[in-house]
Amino acid sequence: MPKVVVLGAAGGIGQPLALLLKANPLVTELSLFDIVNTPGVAADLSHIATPAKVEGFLPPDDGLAKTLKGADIVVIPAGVPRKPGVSYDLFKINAGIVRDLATGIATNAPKAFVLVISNPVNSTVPIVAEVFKKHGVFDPKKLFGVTTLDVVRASTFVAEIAGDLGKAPSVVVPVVGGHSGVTIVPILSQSSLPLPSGFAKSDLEALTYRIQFGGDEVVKAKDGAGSATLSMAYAGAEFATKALKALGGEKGIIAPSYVNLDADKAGGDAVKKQIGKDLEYFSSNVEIGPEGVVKINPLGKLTEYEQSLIVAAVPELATNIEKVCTRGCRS
Ligand SMILES: NC(=O)C1=CN([C@@H]2O[C@H](COP(=O)(O)OP(=O)(O)OC[C@H]3O[C@@H](n4cnc5c(N)ncnc54)[C@H](O)[C@@H]3O)[C@@H](O)[C@H]2O)C=CC1
Ligand SMILES: O=C([O-])CC(=O)C(=O)O
Repeated sequence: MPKVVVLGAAGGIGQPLALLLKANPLVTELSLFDIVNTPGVAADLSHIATPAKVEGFLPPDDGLAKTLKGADIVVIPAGVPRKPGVSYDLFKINAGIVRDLATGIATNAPKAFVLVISNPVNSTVPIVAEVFKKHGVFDPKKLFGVTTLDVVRASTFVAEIAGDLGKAPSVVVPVVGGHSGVTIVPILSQSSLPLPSGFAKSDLEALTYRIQFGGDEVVKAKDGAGSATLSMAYAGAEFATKALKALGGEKGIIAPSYVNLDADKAGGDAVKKQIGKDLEYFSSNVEIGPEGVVKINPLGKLTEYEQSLIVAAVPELATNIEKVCTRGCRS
């Protein structure tokens, strides 16, 4: 205890994420699965002098089941990333990958916390939920879409603007909504490090855009080699650490994430009221404990500009969710 699993562990995110998890003293077992290269990644990591016992599996001989057996936390960075000029539909490819992996989790580790990184997160999270419902094991308190990278970017950019990157690790900026473009809504008015006085409206809009489309910046700079991997691994490891602490009984852990709003009925209803739409999924500041979601916190006081961002995000999110729930996902 605790056992952490990475599905898609040989990939651009999977490998550095597995490294960060191996370096985390809270992890005692680390189990890696991918369709390629996991034995090599596991052998390499296993020489690092930290407590976690590392194993790597491939699909043959029930590799997925072996990987998942006894898992407390399952992180999923499996699937194709964006590449400029490549026009495949991420949803079409990744939906199938995530569905298969979710089936494995439903059968082998139905009580684990599931942290979904695979894009498009706004849709892959409902996909996992639907698979779990079919298997009769859906617990909305234990399913999380990982939006941590948006929060990490917001903290970094705000600290940069303040001219003090040293503050980046401690800056807290709530980012709500979903994880793609306009569905990402940074609540900069609630930043723990206020923006400089006299920060122009145009600068606020530019900063908001940079947080919403930070992924594009990386895709462009990588010039064909994929999307964010290292910053995502950092963000994924940060979320996993929070989940480990929550499982260990630490109180008051806030893990911003994209969750089913039924995970905390009262909190979810308050969010629905505030956004003016009965959405099933939304990301907010979520408090987690040993059984998963404890409380979905309200969005707090929003400026008129932030309200306009919510208005733009909600229909897009609804479309992303409906794409999965064509026949209605509500149980
Ligand atoms: N939530 C977020 O903030 C972010 C999400 N992402 C998403 O994460 C996903 C992975 O990105 P990268 O690591 O850069 O891609 P990658 O292509 O480098 O790695 C993906 C890995 O998934 C593996 N894989 C494919 N099918 C599999 C299956 N059925 N079972 C197990 N493993 C399988 C591949 O073999 C590969 O090793 C993409 O969908 C990307 O869009 C990327 C950045 C941020
Ligand atoms: O933009 C992408 O494709 C990858 C991603 O989710 C991000 O960097 O936030």
